[in-house]
Amino acid sequence: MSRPTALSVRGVSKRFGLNEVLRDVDLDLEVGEIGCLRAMSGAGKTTLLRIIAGLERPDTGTISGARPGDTAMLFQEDRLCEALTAVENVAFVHPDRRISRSAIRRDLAEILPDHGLDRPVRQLSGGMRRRVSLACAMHYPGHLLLLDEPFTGLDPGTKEVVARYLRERSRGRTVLAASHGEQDAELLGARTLRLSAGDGWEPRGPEEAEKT
Ligand SMILES: Nc1ncnc2c1ncn2[C@@H]1O[C@H](COP(=O)(O)OP(=O)(O)OP(=O)(O)O)[C@@H](O)[C@H]1O
Repeated sequence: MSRPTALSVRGVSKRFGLNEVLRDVDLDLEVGEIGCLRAMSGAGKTTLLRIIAGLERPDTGTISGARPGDTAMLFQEDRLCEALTAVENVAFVHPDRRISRSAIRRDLAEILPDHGLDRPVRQLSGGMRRRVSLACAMHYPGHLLLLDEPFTGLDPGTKEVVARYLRERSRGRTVLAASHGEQDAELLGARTLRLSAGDGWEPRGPEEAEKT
């Protein structure tokens, strides 16, 4: 028996001036499912995520299942408090104000080296900052997680570690991730959702995505 639908996108279109970015996009994710949006650069992945998050208005179409206050988002650019450490950044967004710093350290230590935990994040490398941003998104409350390019700046080995962290931390939540990488859907255990020009998003299995 299939699980209930968590997110439903129907007939979403969006243009910026003459640039038609999304045309009649349909997409469904079940509760607890991970979907991976695959498309060329500029095809509208970020625009679609922003529309789902309520940050951009579609020209046509409807979204159900993305409620304000119940949706966490990893933005394409890192949005961190630069003077705070990695641990402090996560504590800042964590819903449990009493969470101990040591609990956050243990969590972050799964994806960051020790020397990255207690320095202001402005001193960290791009890939380390990305991991801090991802941890913040994973700890932000919300049944729906929207992740725009979660693996930016990560080497293949680190990507695997981060994908495992992401799968474990998102358990039970519904995730929609936009990604460029060939293997990313597989790493995430995700269903591939692929844009074919003009037709909207087509759900496809990971094995089909391999061939593209
Ligand atoms: N606010 C905006 N005003 C005008 N054009 C925009 C705006 N936001 C996005 N676009 C255009 O919409 C198109 C899709 O952009 P979008 O960032 O959604 O693509 P993407 O698939 O996420 O790309 P990438 O993989 O490179 O991040 C691009 O041509 C972009 O220039």
